[in-house]
Amino acid sequence: MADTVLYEVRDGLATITLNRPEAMNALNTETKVALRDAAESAARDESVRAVLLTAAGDRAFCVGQDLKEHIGLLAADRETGSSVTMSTVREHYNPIVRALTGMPKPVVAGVNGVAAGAGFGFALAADYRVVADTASFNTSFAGVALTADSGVSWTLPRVVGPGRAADLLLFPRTIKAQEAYELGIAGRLVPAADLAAEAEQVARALAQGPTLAYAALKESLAYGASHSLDEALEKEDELQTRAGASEDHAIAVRAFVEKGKPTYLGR
Ligand SMILES: CC(C)(COP(=O)(O)OP(=O)(O)OC[C@H]1O[C@@H](n2cnc3c(N)ncnc32)[C@H](O)[C@@H]1OP(=O)(O)O)[C@@H](O)C(=O)NCCC(=O)NCCSC(=O)/C=C1/CC=CC=CO1
Repeated sequence: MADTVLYEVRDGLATITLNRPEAMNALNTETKVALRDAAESAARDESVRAVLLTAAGDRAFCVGQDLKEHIGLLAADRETGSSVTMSTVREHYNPIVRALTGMPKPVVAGVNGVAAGAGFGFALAADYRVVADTASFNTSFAGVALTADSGVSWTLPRVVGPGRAADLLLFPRTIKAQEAYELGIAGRLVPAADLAAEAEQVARALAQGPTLAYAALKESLAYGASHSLDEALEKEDELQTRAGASEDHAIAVRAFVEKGKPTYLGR
């Protein structure tokens, strides 16, 4: 795996670190391929019970597409009549977002700095965001005459509501961490110096939690977002039956009754 993305699995937690701090962790082709591979590995690996997506450096989480690379690819498009924009959405952005949102385990984003464009999209694709108080967010897409990608048309309205999503997309501006917290983008706001430790602590706690229950929660939230109440109730029934049959549920109930602390097995 290229070192523009670091990948480590330890004690059930996969940590994916965007590692181009000198380029604000912008997404050139090498980084997108490595991030896609890392996210898909974490999704496939049954020993992984939670994922932390974060980035190196204190300035940027990820500023989205590397526009300095993109300008050359656009010029080549004009020569060949092809579309790098279409191909990178299909080959990179969509698979990355599908892996993050679809994996049956929680994904935490540790947002250490500015998250813009697809970088904001990846943070929103996580299930929970721990955000440094110095971080910020910018949809950026309309600023470079593009529409939303990396799932932002789906995730952003669900997090902040459709009216605010339209505002942030039509009039891209950099919103600071405190506003992001008030909008519900940041689940937890922490001093910048503590970001790495706090994000890891949150992700590790989830990695030691009832994985099947988390997977069912994730599935039911996604399902409920686009189905009727009646359909959602049917889905809850199916998923609760599955969670109720898990070893972890029995462990949790026993621990409650015995006033102990559950040690979950993730099954
Ligand atoms: C709001 C910003 C993210 C941060 O602002 P600020 O902290 O003031 O930092 P700057 O001084 O603007 O930038 C510092 C240096 O980083 C370079 N840089 C910033 N963003 C990018 C980028 N996306 N690609 C390449 N380089 C970038 C910047 O040029 C500075 O470098 P120098 O020191 O050499 O001058 C602000 O930086 C900003 O608005 N950035 C642009 C964000 C953006 O538009 N991102 C792309 C959105 S589109 C996308 O993500 C997805 C796709 C998908 C498919 C196809 C095609 C495109 O996009």
